Amino acid sequence: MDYISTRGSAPTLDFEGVTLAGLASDGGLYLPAEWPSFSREEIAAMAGLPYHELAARIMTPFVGDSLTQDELLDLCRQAYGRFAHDAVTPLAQLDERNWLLELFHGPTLAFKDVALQLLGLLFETFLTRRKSNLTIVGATSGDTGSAAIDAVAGREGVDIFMLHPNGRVSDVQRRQMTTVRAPNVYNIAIDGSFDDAQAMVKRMFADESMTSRFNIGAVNSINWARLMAQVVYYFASAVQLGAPHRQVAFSVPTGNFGDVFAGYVAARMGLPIAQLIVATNVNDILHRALSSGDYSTGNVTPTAAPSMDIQVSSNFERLLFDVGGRDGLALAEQMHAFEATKAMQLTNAQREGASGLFTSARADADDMARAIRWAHEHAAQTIDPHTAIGLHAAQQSDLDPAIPIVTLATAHPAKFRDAVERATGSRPVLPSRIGDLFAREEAYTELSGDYNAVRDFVSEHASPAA
Ligand SMILES: Cc1ncc(COP(=O)(O)O)c(C=O)c1O
Ligand SMILES: N[C@@H](CCOP(=O)(O)O)C(=O)O
Repeated sequence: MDYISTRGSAPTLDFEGVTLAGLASDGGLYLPAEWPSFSREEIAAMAGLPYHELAARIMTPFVGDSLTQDELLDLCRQAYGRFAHDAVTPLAQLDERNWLLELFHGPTLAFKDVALQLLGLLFETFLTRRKSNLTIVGATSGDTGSAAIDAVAGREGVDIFMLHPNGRVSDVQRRQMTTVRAPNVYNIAIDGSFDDAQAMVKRMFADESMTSRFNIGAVNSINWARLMAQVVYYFASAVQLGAPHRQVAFSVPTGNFGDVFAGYVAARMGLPIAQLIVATNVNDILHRALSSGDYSTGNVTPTAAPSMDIQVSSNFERLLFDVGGRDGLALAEQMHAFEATKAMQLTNAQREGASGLFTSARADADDMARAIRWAHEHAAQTIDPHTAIGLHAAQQSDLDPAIPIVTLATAHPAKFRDAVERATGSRPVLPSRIGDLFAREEAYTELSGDYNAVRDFVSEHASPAA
């Protein structure tokens, strides 16, 4: 499988190449040159497969020659062996039409584990093969950071520098990152928002003074391998609910547009998805873009769903590329203008291309609290604030009621205990696999929001390219 950049001028790479490259050298994001697809018969035959076998089957066309079938299956078995539920991503029914897809049974209690447990193993496999090393630079609003650190802590050949916005993640999220003691893990709290952290990461990929000395890599969803692994649970849940003989809709709490883009990929691969509902909090740039074409940023408002306090949504670029006719050079121009002005209007082709599958909704603090209470009182389920935003959007849907709606439950409620307690009166308990999180000592470096400070810190501590 060949991968091309959304901005049209980076070299074409294979799967191993895109996994290690992260961001494309022209500033774009990599995508498969064409979408593989499964027939109805092939999708029907996925029913009942163990998760790791399903994962390997779905990922095979994307991986191409970079891994043998046996290698891929073995990595999937290892990655999903650490989940606390046999089904890995089980479904729970809320009412006649609403379902939750529980994506929080991994080691760090959020959906990020599904992809990052695999990505850690992919890095190790490819770096060993190349006798090379990687300096991972990542940005997190709380969940990617802990999942990525868990996946690479102590691994040979990898250093990880994880930037989080100081004071804007939950206490559980912060501790899951800052209490991991491994010589290759560096936590950095920066003054600013997740968007500021993400911008610094992208800038480092374009900074020759860094790329000439270090092999910079990505664990954020700018890395194609992240999204590829997330496609699997769309198939797993839809097949359980009757696909390919029945259509299914998904409501996806959205920030960086990675998770919902994985749903779009599943649809492109032949999964009968009736609708993808993009659910945002009050940082609603994606809701505005999809409903009116206005993709312009404002200030980031801190909310009780902090992982979605994002305005510049990296993977939206992948959608604009695919639905807008895959014209990389035109998109590069549009994105450069956006980077300069922080505002852009979607083209007619982009709006029309998105409108067939996507719809969107926005939830404010009251909507979110109401959805947490509803799930607690009417379905005996405790859900986290991000999931609640997805559920709120699902409950607003005007789709045919015969079509089931699956809300992606993206985090365990105990990660956001204060918000859940405020809404329900009961405090969720951390699962025992989290261990003595609050007894462990924290360590992190505080830096200003200045790129040069972060660059200097990374170049002082990272291992030179091997
Ligand atoms: C718990 C949780 N829900 C939802 C999201 C949004 O996912 P995405 O960024 O892939 O849109 C995130 C992080 O981004 C998250 O951590
Ligand atoms: N919510 C995320 C933000 C980063 O998103 P990513 O999916 O691109 O890694 C987080 O928790 O860090």
